[in-house]
Amino acid sequence: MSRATERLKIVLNHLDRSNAARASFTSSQNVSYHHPQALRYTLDTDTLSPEQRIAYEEDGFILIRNLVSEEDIDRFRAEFERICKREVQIPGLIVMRDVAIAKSEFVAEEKAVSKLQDFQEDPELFRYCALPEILKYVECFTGPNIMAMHTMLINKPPDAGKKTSRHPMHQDLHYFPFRPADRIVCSWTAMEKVNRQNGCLVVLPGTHKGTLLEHNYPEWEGGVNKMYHGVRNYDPQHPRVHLEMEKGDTVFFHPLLIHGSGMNQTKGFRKAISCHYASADCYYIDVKGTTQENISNEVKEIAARKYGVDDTITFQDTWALRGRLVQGERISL
Ligand SMILES: CCCCCCCCCC(=O)SCCNC(=O)CCNC(=O)[C@H](O)C(C)(C)COP(=O)(O)OP(=O)(O)OC[C@H]1O[C@@H](n2cnc3c(N)ncnc32)[C@H](O)[C@@H]1OP(=O)(O)O
Ligand SMILES: Nc1ncnc2c1ncn2[C@@H]1O[C@H](COP(=O)(O)OP(=O)(O)OP(=O)(O)O)[C@@H](O)[C@H]1O
Ligand SMILES: O=C(O)CCC(=O)C(=O)O
Ligand SMILES: [Fe+2]
Ligand SMILES: [Mg+2]
Repeated sequence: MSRATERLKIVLNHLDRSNAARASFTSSQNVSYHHPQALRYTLDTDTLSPEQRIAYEEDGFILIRNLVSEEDIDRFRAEFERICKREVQIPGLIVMRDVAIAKSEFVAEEKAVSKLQDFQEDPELFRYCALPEILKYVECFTGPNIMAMHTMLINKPPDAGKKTSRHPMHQDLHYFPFRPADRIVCSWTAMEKVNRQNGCLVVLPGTHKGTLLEHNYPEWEGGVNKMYHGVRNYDPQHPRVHLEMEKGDTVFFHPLLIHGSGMNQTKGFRKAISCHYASADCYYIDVKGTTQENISNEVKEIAARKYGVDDTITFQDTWALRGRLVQGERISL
């Protein structure tokens, strides 16, 4: 066991005892538990076991098996199909096609969809973001006031032969003009078996302890999807973990964790549904002069087209417009 793990165990052990002691003599008061620096990424709720807290502190992600029911996932899938067939129109929804497919001519409409973004106005899909079994975990990272900031259903297509189905290694925080990072978390649920063949998530454990790195388009011969920025430099020797998951398995991960996904080498579309949550008392930051300026400009450009407004809309506005409260009170986001 590493020294850092040892230290976390000691602190957790102490915290369990001191919280139990305080709870026993101040049970009628509103007790606010202390959060020692050693446990900077997780909060003290009853959901995570000490081992699970240590794992997230050290790795920056935690995989919970069999969290979302088959029935719910089948409903999300049915709604996805209705959207692809244009049986429903959802305000604000972005339907994205893979760059290799968007630029070719002979693909049926439903087959071309690689990703839905911003489904917050679709009551059926948005149910995912408010599932109690998901929020119970989210609260361990965000605290009790929770905003669903970004929603996606990813339908990774069979690779068209140009490797454009890959998602380059990145940190999700690159896209977010709000902080603190430690009070943001992504939940990502497999809608079917995901493995190395169909392009599962790949993570670099522990990279959430680093800083936000510079991102831009990778120099891939076959092309890169719009806004799929990658970390410019990361240590290629860093251990990687392929997250193979079954339908309903859910991974929660920190927005600084470096991750991506491989090529889909199967004939099926690999489906996952995800939401980025943030504590409602996170605050917006100005990204001018930072490494996030490049993505900010791209997002503003697309937003100006999408909402039919001029460039007075800020990067922060685009997030305030999409964010929805899912638990507690809406505060500053
Ligand atoms: C705000 C992002 C927040 C993410 C936060 C969490 C971390 C997530 C990490 C990511 O997922 S990053 C990727 C996020 N990607 C996006 O948000 C992109 C969303 N997609 C879109 O906005 C539209 O799909 C897009 C502007 C790319 C295309 O719009 P349309 O569907 O109206 O496309 P249209 O058919 O009119 O084609 C317009 C042009 O876009 C091109 N195009 C279409 N799909 C493309 C694609 N996938 N990649 C690159 N270019 C694409 C298309 O070929 C054409 O090029 P030309 O003008 O040269 O003819
Ligand atoms: N040549 C490359 N250059 C940069 N990034 C890459 C390259 N190949 C894969 N990646 C990225 O690495 C991550 C996945 O790694 P992985 O090695 O699993 O993918 P893969 O090479 O497509 O599949 P596999 O190695 O399982 O056959 C993805 O984020 C992918 O985009
Ligand atoms: O391939 C995937 O499903 C992961 C995509 C991803 O990391 C993202 O959209 O931020
Ligand atoms: Fe991501
Ligand atoms: Mg590889």
